[in-house]
Amino acid sequence: MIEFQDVSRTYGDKLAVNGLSLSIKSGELFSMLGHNGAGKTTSIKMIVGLLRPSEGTVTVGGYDVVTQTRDAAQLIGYVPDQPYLYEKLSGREFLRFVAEMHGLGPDAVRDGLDREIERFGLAEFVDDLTESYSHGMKQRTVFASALLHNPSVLVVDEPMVGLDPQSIRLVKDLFRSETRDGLCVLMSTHTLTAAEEVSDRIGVMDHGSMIFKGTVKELQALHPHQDATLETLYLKMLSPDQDGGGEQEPRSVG
Ligand SMILES: Nc1ncnc2c1ncn2[C@@H]1O[C@H](COP(=O)(O)OP(=O)(O)OP(=O)(O)O)[C@@H](O)[C@H]1O
Repeated sequence: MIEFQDVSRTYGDKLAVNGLSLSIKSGELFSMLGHNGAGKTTSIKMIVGLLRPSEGTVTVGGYDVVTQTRDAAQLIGYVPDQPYLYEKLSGREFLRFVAEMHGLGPDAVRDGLDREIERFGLAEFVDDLTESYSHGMKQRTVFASALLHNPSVLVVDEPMVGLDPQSIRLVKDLFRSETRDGLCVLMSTHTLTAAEEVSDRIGVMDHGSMIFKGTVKELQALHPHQDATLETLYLKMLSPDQDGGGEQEPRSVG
């Protein structure tokens, strides 16, 4: 459903994403990992049409996100890392606005709002102005807005930040149930335990390049201690001297 074909993106002289090729299928959850500045958000913004690739193409459901933007956008739900809400609207007004922007008719708007308010437990505060929301309340409202139009693809930048444990569980359960029903999910995250728990595959970005893509098991198989956690393997791959071992580890597959 999501396809990067040899995609690069520069900011001036800075190469932020370097020759990324990646294909994520329907029903698959792919987690993009990497240190600060590795190129994750830049990659995500190219899927949702906020940035254009400098080279290569990105398609969603077969639609080129640059030349067939509207068709691609109809398939995508996007949760950015900084949840943005219109402060002088209530959560309900914001959700209705987003649903109408997607072209949903009155019945679909009502059904979508009811479904997502219930799913994300928004009822208690959805009629308050969003300026009064905590970060987690904003994040849950933005999640709800991203799913109103039943997207085929969900793109999520740092989904777990600022959420309480109950909301983290909710998001993980949502990922599991919706991917079972065919949703394609790409998330960027620093929460390695959650990534290990829910991902079908992971990709590790380093200075704009994807230096590993595959399953956690495939990553473990590259390592002498095959029961190592994703966190241990990740730190060894990106900071090999951090644990004092200094041994050379395999750095890439796929
Ligand atoms: N608007 C911009 N102008 C110039 N350089 C940028 C811009 N946005 C990002 N960069 C640079 O591009 C590189 C990749 O940044 P990006 O935001 O994609 O990283 P990231 O992996 O999402 O990082 P983080 O984990 O901190 O969110 C970094 O070197 C960053 O400084």
